[in-house]
Amino acid sequence: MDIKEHVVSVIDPDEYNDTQNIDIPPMLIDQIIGQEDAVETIKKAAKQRRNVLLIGEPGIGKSMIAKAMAELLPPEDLQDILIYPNVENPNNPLVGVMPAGQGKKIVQNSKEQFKKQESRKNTLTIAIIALIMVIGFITNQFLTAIIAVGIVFFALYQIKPKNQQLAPKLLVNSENKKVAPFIDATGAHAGALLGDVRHDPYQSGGLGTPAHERVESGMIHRANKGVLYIDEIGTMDMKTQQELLTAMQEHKLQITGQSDTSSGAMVRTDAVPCDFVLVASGNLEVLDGMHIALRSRIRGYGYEIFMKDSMEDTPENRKKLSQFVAQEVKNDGRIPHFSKEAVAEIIKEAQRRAGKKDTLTLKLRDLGGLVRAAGDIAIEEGANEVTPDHVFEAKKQARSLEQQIADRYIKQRKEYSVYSNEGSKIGCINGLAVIGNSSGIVLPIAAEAAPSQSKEEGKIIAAGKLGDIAKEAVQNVGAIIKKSIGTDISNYDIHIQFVQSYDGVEGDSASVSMATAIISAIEDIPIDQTMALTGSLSVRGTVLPIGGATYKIEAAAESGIKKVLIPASNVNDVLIDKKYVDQIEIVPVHTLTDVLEHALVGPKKEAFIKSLKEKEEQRQ
Ligand SMILES: Nc1ncnc2c1ncn2[C@@H]1O[C@H](COP(=O)(O)OP(=O)(O)OP(=O)(O)O)[C@@H](O)[C@H]1O
Repeated sequence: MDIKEHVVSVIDPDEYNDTQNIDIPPMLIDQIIGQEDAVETIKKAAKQRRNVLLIGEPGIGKSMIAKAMAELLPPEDLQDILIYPNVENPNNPLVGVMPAGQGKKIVQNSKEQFKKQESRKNTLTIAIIALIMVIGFITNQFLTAIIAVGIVFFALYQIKPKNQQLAPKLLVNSENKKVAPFIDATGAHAGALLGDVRHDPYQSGGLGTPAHERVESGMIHRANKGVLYIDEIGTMDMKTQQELLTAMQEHKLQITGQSDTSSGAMVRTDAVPCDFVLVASGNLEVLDGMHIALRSRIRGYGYEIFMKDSMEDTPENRKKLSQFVAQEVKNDGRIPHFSKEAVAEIIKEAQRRAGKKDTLTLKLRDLGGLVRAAGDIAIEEGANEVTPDHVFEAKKQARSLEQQIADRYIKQRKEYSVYSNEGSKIGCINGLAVIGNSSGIVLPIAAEAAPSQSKEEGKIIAAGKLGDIAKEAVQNVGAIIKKSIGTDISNYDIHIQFVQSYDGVEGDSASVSMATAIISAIEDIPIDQTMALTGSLSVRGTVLPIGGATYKIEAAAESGIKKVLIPASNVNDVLIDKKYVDQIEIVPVHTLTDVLEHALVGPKKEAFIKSLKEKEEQRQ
């Protein structure tokens, strides 16, 4: 197998169309890429009006699925909701529900009716005033007449505004809505979610706003007959979750003022309909903060869906990704279309970002970011089509925070020569690590072995910021060294350091590097510094796969390293940028012996490896 060919993705652009010629399905549900199981469940849930809990990584289409579900709900069920004044108990406004479109008419009619009453009253007022004036004129009692007119005018004026405000308030207007509502209530506080009654500073003397006019609908009411979407539901306070649960169970909830100190708290309406389907979402941790009964309600009367973050790399799925590019171009509306070659580049990037062999990433919001960045560069250049060069440039310019940190880190380390990429050194090795999800760094490891000071047993002293897993790896390495080279490291005090480590080093992907550094220190055999390596070590000395192989290799190449050792089982996961292919040699390794054979140099090496192999054979 020629590894050079293998580690670069080749995708034939002729299998794709430019985005101008890719059809985009009209329904949102058909625009969701790669989440077939979730889509099937959502269709079922929409038909039966079931609640749904979507769990998965950010940016894989959770809110998109919720929106798509709203499109599947029947819009003919939509209702208008009116709030009426309650003459007998003004603090308990009444509720009216009617088919969509009728609410507005009712409000208009009653306003007109009140207007007519008012104009009748005005005519009556003028007639009474005229009559009083005439009587005053006839009886020569002008002053009394003027006073009488004043009293009558004031009395009638007092009644007038009240009449006008007795018209019902249109709380939820569904007129002309073609799709069921989708309400995103992520991060909403109690008032916005459950409805509120405004405070009224003028509560007496007929100057105040009537209670029913001050009632404000909540998102749960506006989501009536549609979808209420809440991301990170676990961050919502328990009391609000409890109320939400009540609303879900009853399909209606009274509206009251949410602030205890406001006059709105005195008002409580009759129950207002809120027959919504709840789509809650988040990552797995969100379950910790979720009200137990709310979760149980969803489980009992709905579906829980664990969404995928990658899909199989098949021709069909690649086609779907090309459709995704077309969708993003259309949704953005400001960037030009992608050529088929540029579409192929985006698919390659989806392979790289998946980090596993034969898979494509489904973290499509981030991938959409690359589409937009490439589009913006094309616009800047005045190009009327996005080409692969724009995509390459976008990858360089639109780098994530972690990538920018890694870039700076690599630069600084080069400047200060924290690691070396030439010659050989005893006990020093270039390990590799990832920061964030998609950035590699060279992680120099140094080991020093000195005869044990204590009589009973030597110690492994780990300096630098070693994470728990890495510490455990250091312990395991001792067992392997004893077995493979026969040296009992308990005769030594071994100091090991992750030189200027960026942050806590987690994961045991440095255990092969640590073992090599320690062996080099004990045996006094130098390590090739033009080489870097990554891999996790089993207790039997086998090199096990690690994550982020692609990014680690690229970081090594960026750092001027010439050769990189990776676990053989990771070979298919590697998809490096073409520019690195001739810069670095990639060597797959199976065992610690393989590693040592490549890593160690100098006159003592031959004899050491020979004895290692002999020991291995004896064991078999
Ligand atoms: N499976 C998908 N199919 C098509 N487009 C997708 C998909 N996943 C994400 N996208 C694109 O990414 C955008 C953001 O996705 P969305 O907001 O639905 O993610 P999310 O999972 O809800 O993320 P978060 O949990 O951070 O809110 C979508 O508007 C869409 O353009």
